[in-house]
Amino acid sequence: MDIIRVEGGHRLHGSVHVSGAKNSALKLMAATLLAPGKTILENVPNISDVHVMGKVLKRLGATIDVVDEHSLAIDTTNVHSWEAPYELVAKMRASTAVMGPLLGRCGRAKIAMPGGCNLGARKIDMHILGLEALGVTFDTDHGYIYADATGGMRGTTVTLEFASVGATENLIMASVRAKGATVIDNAAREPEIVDLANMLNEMGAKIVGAGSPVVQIEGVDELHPVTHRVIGDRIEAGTFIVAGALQADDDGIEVNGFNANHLGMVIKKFELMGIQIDRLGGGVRVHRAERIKPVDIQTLPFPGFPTDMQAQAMVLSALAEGTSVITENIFENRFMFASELVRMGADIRIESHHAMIHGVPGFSGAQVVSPDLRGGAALVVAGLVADGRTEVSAIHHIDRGYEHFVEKLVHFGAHVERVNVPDPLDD
Ligand SMILES: CC(=O)N[C@H]1[C@@H](OP(=O)(O)OP(=O)(O)OC[C@H]2O[C@@H](n3ccc(=O)[nH]c3=O)[C@H](O)[C@@H]2O)O[C@H](CO)[C@@H](O)[C@@H]1O
Ligand SMILES: C=C(OP(=O)(O)O)C(=O)O
Repeated sequence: MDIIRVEGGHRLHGSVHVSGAKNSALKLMAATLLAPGKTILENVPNISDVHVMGKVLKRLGATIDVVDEHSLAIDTTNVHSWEAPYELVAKMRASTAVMGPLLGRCGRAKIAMPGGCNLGARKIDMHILGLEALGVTFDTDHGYIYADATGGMRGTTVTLEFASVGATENLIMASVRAKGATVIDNAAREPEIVDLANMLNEMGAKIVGAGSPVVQIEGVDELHPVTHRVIGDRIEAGTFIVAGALQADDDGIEVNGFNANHLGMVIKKFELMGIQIDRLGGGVRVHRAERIKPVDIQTLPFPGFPTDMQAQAMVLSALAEGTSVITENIFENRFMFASELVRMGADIRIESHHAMIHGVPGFSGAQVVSPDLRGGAALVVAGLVADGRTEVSAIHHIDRGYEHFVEKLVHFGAHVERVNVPDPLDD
């Protein structure tokens, strides 16, 4: 099995360019189904989730040519299936993003029910309620959801109970092909939703208000393929910012290739913790000259503090001079990483969806298990500043969302390697 081995204590310097955003690229790939023909996506991250979405599209009849490491030519001319099978949905929940586009393109979708995951139950009831309001009928059988829009979709007002990213995206992608006007009220406002709406508008859709709580969509008869560049990954950037805050040398490190406005609340909270973050065109410079200050953080939909940065922020706060409180409001099960950080010497008490973090002077390297994508990356980052060696296993989680993570850290001067070791459970 592969693990990531980190020798802590080496200062970081230099700069790194983040990849395209996972959470944007996956939805843009799904959206190509709406525009028969060849869409070129640029700045696509080379990560395992993108490979899974590629497999989903191929099952549906698309062909994908890898133009270069970060550009895909996706030809959806011959889409002949509307089924996202269990083995792919089980690998990656974001496969459910093909539901809206399939309804728009084929009038039908058969999607394996995603089930729970390490972060919690992760229901899709809001996707279904919203699509039902557009006229889609649903049936479930043998673990599959059957969605039928062959009678046509009609625009209407959908009020989401919670600003769900996935529900907003599926509703936008279905309603671009509905008859008349759809209004999504209490829509999610994440930058990745704006990227999706921008590409759909380039394809000929009529969407206004993406990035605000009210998105209005006027249905159109057809969409055409385009060339589109995926936005930079704000969460990958945030992860490197934490690495810099912990271990950059006196000159600091630069993190480029993303829009710092997409990390507004993260930058604000980190500045309150005593981290110096200077905005540059297309990135930031990070360094720290004082001991980390404690902070209160609660995760919220954008523009609030992203849940996808919660674990990384906990690493910082675990070394603060005082007690921090982090409240997780988005996923019920996203503190699993904390018990691994405790194995490295952190002092964390979890009470329901609150974490009380009493700062300690340092971490000690340990063998830890990556519980999920961001938790795994955060453990590697903690290892950078730990005393001695940290070994992080179950790194397939990290591979889902970080391209060349080890190489980028090595480029910063970190002593990190990916090594293949025998599985201790094998004889
Ligand atoms: C691939 C992708 O883009 N993933 C992101 C997306 O996930 P995702 O789109 O799954 O996140 P949502 O915003 O939909 O989910 C937020 C919360 O709402 C709940 N919920 C959601 C839909 C629904 O129909 N019913 C329901 O109860 C979920 O269980 C969760 O507790 O947004 C999350 C919140 O910013 C990020 O952490 C994920 O990285
Ligand atoms: C939770 C995440 O992704 P997903 O929704 O794909 O599980 C994430 O990117 O941190």
